[in-house]
Amino acid sequence: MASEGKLHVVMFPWLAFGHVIPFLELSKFIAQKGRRVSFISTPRNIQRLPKLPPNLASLINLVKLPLPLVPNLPENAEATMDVRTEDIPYLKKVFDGLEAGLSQFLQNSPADWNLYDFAPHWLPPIAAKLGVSRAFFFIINAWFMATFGPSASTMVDGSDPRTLPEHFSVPLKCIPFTTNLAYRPYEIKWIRGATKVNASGVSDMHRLGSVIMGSDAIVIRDCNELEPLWLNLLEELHQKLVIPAASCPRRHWLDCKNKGSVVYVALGSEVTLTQNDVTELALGLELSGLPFFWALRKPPGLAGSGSVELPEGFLERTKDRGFVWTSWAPQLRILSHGSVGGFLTHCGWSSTIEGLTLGHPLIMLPFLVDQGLNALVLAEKKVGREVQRHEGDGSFTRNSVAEALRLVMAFDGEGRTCRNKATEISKIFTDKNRQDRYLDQFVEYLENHRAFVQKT
Ligand SMILES: C[C@@H]1O[C@H](OP(=O)(O)OP(=O)(O)OC[C@H]2O[C@@H](n3ccc(=O)[nH]c3=O)[C@H](O)[C@@H]2O)[C@H](O)[C@H](O)[C@H]1O
Repeated sequence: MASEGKLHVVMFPWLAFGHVIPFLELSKFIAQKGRRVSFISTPRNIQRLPKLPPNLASLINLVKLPLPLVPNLPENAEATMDVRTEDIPYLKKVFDGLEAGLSQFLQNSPADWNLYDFAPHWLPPIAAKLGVSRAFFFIINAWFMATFGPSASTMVDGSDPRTLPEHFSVPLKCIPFTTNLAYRPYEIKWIRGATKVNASGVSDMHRLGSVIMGSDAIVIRDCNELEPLWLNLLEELHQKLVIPAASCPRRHWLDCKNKGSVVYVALGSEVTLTQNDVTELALGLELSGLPFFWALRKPPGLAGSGSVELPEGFLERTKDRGFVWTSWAPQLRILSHGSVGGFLTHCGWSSTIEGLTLGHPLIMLPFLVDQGLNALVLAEKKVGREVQRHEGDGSFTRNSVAEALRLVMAFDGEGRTCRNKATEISKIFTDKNRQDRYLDQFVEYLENHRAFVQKT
């Protein structure tokens, strides 16, 4: 039911920090515009959020919703920062246990809008029944969302005509413009997993289709200046308004390094590296001869999973030029540091936006879901180079890592090109007037829709 007074928006991200942070950034913008926000996540996630600016704290209500306790999911593994990739489907099942708590909150706290992520397929009808307007906030980009299928209804009922792996290695038939954007053979498992019913009892495709169908609008971290065709395509595919809201993020060991000389290495909050991945990436960094700051997140995993180890003697041999950080890293502060001159990234969309916002050329090493497509699009834009992988099994070597690093971090040749292109694209994300215009239009839409709903 609509709130009295200031517009009230309830924000409900999926548990991964790659999702939590964009929702928080958007929440801060909404609050900066004088509207009220209730930001809902688990106690551990709320506890880990960056401190809110004092002037916004009174407008953003941080709501802790405990996950139901389950036998083999330790209490501290509330967010996907602490669990292994293979446990995430199980975590989604646990996440669904939040339905009652969220429903209760919405009943007790009249809201005008509920913005949610791909996971809560059960939420749209609950919010609709309470007269709350709904928007699906897709924290990635339009080209990836278009991959999921020709329409939300085919995602929900599983009637997507693409049943074979090879169907995903060619562009979707419903794309009306020329593109070669598709999955490479070794990447197909990343998206096909989304089409299958998993431990949570539903497929990610079903979740995504349900939240799209149940929404009044789609909000997306993309903009017309980056890729106009895909944004327009989404509106046609899903017959919904698509509102751009990139919500770009408004800084030690690094101080003693030369300007632009350090490569920051970080692979987001969901990638779980194998021992071979860690070995080849470490020896590639060593072989490159470059200074590096490596945010190597080592999740404890569930039920005593094996942990990965750095190569023998690696830390000793690289101690003068490399730093390995093994807990949650202040990524934005590191990327903002003057000594950082490049970003080896998994192409997670939040990291990508952060790296490009700061004009960093990218060394790209995708692992999951949309990240391979993001690497293809970004390589085409010449903002970086992808680490070469074996076409068959997708494996990479220390030599391919070192080669990509040297080329992109070079101050001339390809490195200069990438840096210049990254600087160009940073202007899209740092153009405050342009991005605020999108966000103002977004908030205006929320208001106008409320007025419309109240009149009908
Ligand atoms: C389904 C997948 O979710 C992924 O989330 P993930 O967390 O891996 O990556 P990011 O989107 O970069 O998000 C990671 C976010 O966490 C922050 N961070 C991360 C590590 C750290 O040590 N410190 C930090 O501050 C970082 O700054 C960024 O904002 C991606 O969306 C991907 O597009 C999608 O395929």
